[in-house]
Amino acid sequence: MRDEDFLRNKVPMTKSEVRAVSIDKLQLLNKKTFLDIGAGTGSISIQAAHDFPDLQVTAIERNASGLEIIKQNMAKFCIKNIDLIAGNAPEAIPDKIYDAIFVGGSGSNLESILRFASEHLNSAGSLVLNFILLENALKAQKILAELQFTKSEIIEVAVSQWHQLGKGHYFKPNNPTIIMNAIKGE
Ligand SMILES: C[S@@+](CC[C@H](N)C(=O)[O-])C[C@H]1O[C@@H](n2cnc3c(N)ncnc32)[C@H](O)[C@@H]1O
Repeated sequence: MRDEDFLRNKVPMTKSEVRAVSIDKLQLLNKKTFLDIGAGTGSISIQAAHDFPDLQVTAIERNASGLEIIKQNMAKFCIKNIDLIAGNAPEAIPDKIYDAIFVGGSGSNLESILRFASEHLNSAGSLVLNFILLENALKAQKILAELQFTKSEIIEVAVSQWHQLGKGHYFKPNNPTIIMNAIKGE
């Protein structure tokens, strides 16, 4: 799905290249349930729901303008398999087991969200997180080790866009994104 097709209205959005890698690491094939925490514009939820039509997606967002944009994007892309929850994570997240969990935003609740994920992720499920700040990634890595996530992979995705400058061209860099991927078990 193309970034320019999503309505945004200044709500922060996960860009297509980061979305592609994050969704790949969620390993959604044959999964039944997926939770997207801090859904923003809904781009991760909508792409996952679109690419895996049998997947039931739960998207949670606390920001009113984000919620409005997610509703508009769901209507624009004719997406029906998303339950949109308005509220603060983790308190407002429906209490059930999820096959995959994505954390795109956590505010000051990173630790409680990771504890929720640890208790509500299927034992064979994938947890994927995006960070801009190194400090938040380091904090998450420490908490995930305490919560007995046995394997975690951390990568940085740095994408640069082709831009014209005068008569020439250059690659204008986007902010790099840290993608963390953690599982329990083997
Ligand atoms: C970087 S944006 C996520 C972008 C999103 N993945 C997308 O593709 O549009 C982070 C979002 O997390 C939301 N957020 C942060 N902490 C939250 C929390 N504790 N509960 C619910 N939403 C939260 C913010 O309001 C913001 O919209």
